[in-house]
Amino acid sequence: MKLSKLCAAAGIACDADVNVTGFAIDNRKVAPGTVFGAFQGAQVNGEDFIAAAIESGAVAIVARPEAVVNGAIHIADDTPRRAFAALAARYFTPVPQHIVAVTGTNGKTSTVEMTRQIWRMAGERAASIGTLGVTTPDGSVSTGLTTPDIVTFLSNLSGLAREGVTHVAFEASSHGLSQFRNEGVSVEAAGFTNFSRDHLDYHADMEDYFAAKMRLFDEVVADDATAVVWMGSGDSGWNARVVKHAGARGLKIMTVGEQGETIRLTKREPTQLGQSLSVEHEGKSRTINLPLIGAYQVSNALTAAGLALASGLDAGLVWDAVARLQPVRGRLERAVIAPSGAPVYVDYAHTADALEAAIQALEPHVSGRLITVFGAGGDRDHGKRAPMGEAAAKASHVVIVTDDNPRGEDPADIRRQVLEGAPQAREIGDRREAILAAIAEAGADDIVLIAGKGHETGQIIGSGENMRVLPFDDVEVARECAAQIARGDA
Ligand SMILES: CC(=O)N[C@H]1[C@@H](OP(=O)(O)OP(=O)(O)OC[C@H]2O[C@@H](n3ccc(=O)[nH]c3=O)[C@H](O)[C@@H]2O)O[C@H](CO)[C@@H](O)[C@@H]1O[C@H](C)C(=O)N[C@@H](C)C(=O)N[C@H](CCC(=O)O)C(=O)O
Ligand SMILES: Nc1ncnc2c1ncn2[C@@H]1O[C@H](COP(=O)(O)OP(=O)(O)OP(=O)(O)O)[C@@H](O)[C@H]1O
Ligand SMILES: N[C@H](CCC[C@H](N)C(=O)O)C(=O)O
Ligand SMILES: [Mg+2]
Repeated sequence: MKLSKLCAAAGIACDADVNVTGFAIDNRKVAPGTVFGAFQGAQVNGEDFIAAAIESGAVAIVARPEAVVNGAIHIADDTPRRAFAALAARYFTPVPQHIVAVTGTNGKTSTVEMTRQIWRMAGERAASIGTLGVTTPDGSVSTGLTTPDIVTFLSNLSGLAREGVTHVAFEASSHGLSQFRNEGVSVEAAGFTNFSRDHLDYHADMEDYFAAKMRLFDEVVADDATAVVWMGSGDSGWNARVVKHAGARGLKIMTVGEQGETIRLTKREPTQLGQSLSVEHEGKSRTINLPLIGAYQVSNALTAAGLALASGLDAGLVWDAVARLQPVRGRLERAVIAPSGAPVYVDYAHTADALEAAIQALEPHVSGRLITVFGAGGDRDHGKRAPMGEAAAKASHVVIVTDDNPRGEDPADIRRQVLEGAPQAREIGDRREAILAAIAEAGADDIVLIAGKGHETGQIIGSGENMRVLPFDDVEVARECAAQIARGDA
């Protein structure tokens, strides 16, 4: 494809013309005919690899005006990530007709996965892109990140369209939004789940973190898109601010929740298998039996319903599908029943807010004690560690602080910071031993919650060249520990 055509379509000036065979943001992936995006990153400056990219055959370089480019076309832009995305989006076409996005601190993966399930049950060929990878009607492939890089994202979308996928829901992380990793496609609806502390290692403060998320509504979605905003009973003012952003952009607004105007949740009662919901939508009142436990899963399921409705799906099909939603991997997943009879749940809670939500979900089902095992990730926001300890200690009877992906940090340091918020907690660094101790201790009326890793299948130790990923799956380990206790081997 001709560069001049891509530039014209993207409204970008190019002063020469060549044939383009692909796009790359890593010089090691450049082949002859590639357009290379040279960006300043958190670790290194991509501009340092421009010469190497040209050596490998790059025909054009998208970079800041001050970058040095000799031997290829310099497409100069003050925000090169944005310009690169605009060009690449013209190359990777066509993409699926219906694309929706979800942002928020917690609940993105659950919501995109539930949106995918609703579309699928309504007979559409649907996929999701996020922390669980790319999930299609035929299976799932990991991308390693919640929001893949722009080239992977766009090429995945066009690949999905080639496979006949018409509906895609993707997770827009704040890192992804601030690095322009999801741009250039027409997003017809965007969901917002909630907002609380996370990632303050990357964002300067909560306002900066929120501003990154607001790019989704301010810039990324289509002009006639719908904003689907969760409005719960106890929400902080952030969700109302999202409605303001959407209003200022002139988007259609769909509010969902106890305080929602479009989809109003009027009752939620736990049942044996899940929860019975009373929901008002378009003047009709419906009772829906959601086969999942926990208030947080209701928020995500109803936000997903809103996104499916915004994509044009018939309301009857949407509500029927909500009543058939399947659990999302690693989100309040019941891993095993301990020999004592205590159920053991695995959940991906890795913020204070999420721990609170996961514990609240289990509370109505505990007649004895709630035993919580968790840790905090290394080389990530330090300031969330003590609040996570506090959240766990506040509502659990027994807390065991353990390791969760220490990465480049000393795991004992991380545990110490978590323990500042939970001084009464027990400390067992080895995650398997911690899980074994929790399950061994649980009596028939107790529940064990293993939080932080959810669907993850490895423990990340070390960083840079010393990084290793040791196989570790909370669900599997919980089952093995239960078996070990049953054998009398613990
Ligand atoms: C902090 C962060 O977001 N980093 C991501 C980001 O890196 P960066 O743009 O800062 O890149 P960099 O490593 O400094 O390099 C700068 C540029 O030079 C290029 N380069 C680099 C080396 C080289 O030899 N040649 C070369 O061309 C790089 O491709 C890059 O374009 O872009 C890279 C390419 O896409 C990602 O691999 C990298 O993810 C790192 C590994 C990471 O751990 N990211 C996490 C924190 C993350 O993104 N998480 C979010 C949120 C999770 C959630 O809450 O759900 C996610 O969306 O997954
Ligand atoms: N709507 C919600 N409100 C509060 N907590 C939630 C909500 N949804 C999920 N959680 C908590 O957050 C955890 C992670 O959920 P999920 O994976 O859906 O979020 P995410 O936003 O994709 O996370 P990440 O930022 O890691 O990609 C869950 O296991 C649960 O503990
Ligand atoms: N067990 C994980 C959860 C990480 C969630 C991820 N989305 C992030 O914060 O980047 C950790 O802290 O390592
Ligand atoms: Mg996620």
